[in-house]
Amino acid sequence: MAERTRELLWADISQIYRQICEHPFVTGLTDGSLGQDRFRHYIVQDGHYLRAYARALAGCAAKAPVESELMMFAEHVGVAIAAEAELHAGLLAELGLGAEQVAALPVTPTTQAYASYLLAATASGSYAEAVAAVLPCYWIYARVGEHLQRHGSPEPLFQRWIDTYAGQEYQAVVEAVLTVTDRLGAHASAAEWELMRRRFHTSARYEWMFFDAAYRLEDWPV
Ligand SMILES: Cc1ncc(CO)c(N)n1
Repeated sequence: MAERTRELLWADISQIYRQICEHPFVTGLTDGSLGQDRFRHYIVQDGHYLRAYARALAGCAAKAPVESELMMFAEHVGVAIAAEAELHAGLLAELGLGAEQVAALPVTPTTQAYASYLLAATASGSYAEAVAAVLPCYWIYARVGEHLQRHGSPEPLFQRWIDTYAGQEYQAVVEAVLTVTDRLGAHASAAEWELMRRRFHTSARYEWMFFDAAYRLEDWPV
């Protein structure tokens, strides 16, 4: 049963994953057609997102029933804050934005919605629900990273972004979370399993919307 959990969850979002791979933001990373303004929008919003994501992971850590998983999620909080912030600082400097300019750019609607959703799901749900809510962030990026690595990018900045998620280190992090997910799925009641699926599917939708928002240079309409 254990292996089935990840397969069943992925089956629910395989269409969304395909739509992410076909999105002009994502195809633009490898065919070089993605404008720097769109990538800049994405990186700035992702900085905001990652700060909320780290807090959501801290929620998973707090709910973990065993110390190994408490440690794992706590480490990922550090990874999300430190490693990603470093990547972002580097990328943003190259995109011509300083820390102050970045801080002045507000959270846009999709980022706000996705971040709020993750924080609510991880604060109010069970451990299994919380893990299911954060799983698409890990897993979709690992799959998208692998997918894009096969194509490669003519733009060094985009290639650096791809390398982060396609890299062995990130792939191993995702595998560890999938192992936890398989165990949680195998022990979940029918009701909890339905909640896991719903959380997972909703976050996957937000992942597509996040790329789409950057592509549209989304802003508040009023
Ligand atoms: C929106 C989003 N989802 C997932 C990841 C992967 O950590 C990220 N950096 N940003």
